[in-house]
Amino acid sequence: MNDPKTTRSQDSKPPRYAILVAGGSGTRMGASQPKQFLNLLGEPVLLHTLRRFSEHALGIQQCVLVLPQDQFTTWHQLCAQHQVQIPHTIVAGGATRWASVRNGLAHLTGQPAGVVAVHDGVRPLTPRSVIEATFQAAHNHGAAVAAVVPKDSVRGLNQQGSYALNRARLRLVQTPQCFDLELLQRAYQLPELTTFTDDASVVEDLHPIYLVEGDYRNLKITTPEDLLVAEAILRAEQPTE
Ligand SMILES: Nc1ccn([C@@H]2O[C@H](COP(=O)(O)OP(=O)(O)OP(=O)(O)O)[C@@H](O)[C@H]2O)c(=O)n1
Ligand SMILES: C[C@](O)(CO)[C@H](O)COP(=O)(O)O
Repeated sequence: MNDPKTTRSQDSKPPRYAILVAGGSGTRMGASQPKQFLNLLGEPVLLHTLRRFSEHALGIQQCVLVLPQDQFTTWHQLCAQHQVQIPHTIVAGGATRWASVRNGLAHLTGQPAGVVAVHDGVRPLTPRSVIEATFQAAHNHGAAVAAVVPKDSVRGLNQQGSYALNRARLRLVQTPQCFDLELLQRAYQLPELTTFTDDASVVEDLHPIYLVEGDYRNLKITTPEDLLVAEAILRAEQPTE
């Protein structure tokens, strides 16, 4: 029989929180404004992302949006222009993604125990099923991240040149990355390391990371061609008349 102390009920849904990090400057995109504000089929990238997380069925109680301090006005203007009614709180980002997540997390201090999703503001196409599955897995296992199997062959680099890696043993990590709130708060009290690339790398010394099936459409807008692909995916999702 399951030990009730270590196995959580699959039925009960704890409070859910989301931190959407959009505090970066988008260097690799090379645009005149940060990529989270670029137009994607008529709306800013970040608004698409916010909409996905505001879907009623997900039941997210509080959504924290992390933005560069000098872009608050831009976001307010975009919200007015697009008549955004979705409740959210804006928090200033930091010099690195880690610092931006930490700032977002500070805003959740004192909230009731629950599960928090950290998601890149520049992943505007995440299917609801992936968000839901990652929240559920974090509820059951404490820490869960979305990931996909690499489609290309992968090689590692060494002093002699390069060598083949077994891609069956590799995963490409996406967001959302969901955690027990108290666990993520504890992890973000530790010092920042240069090896951190995501939240799973911040948490993994404290707790094992459970992998959830991600989605190839869940792309991160990083370089200009990503916008073209995102536009094509969004068009395909729209109902035909
Ligand atoms: N100081 C930072 C850096 C990144 N991010 C966010 O983390 C996500 C993933 O980062 P990335 O794609 O690298 O965004 P940028 O840092 O903006 O891009 P680049 O590395 O090309 O400058 C993005 O939503 C970005 O806005 C953040 O909140 N704060
Ligand atoms: C968090 C992330 O999107 C997972 O794939 C990724 O690590 C962000 O990396 P970046 O260097 O900030 O693009």
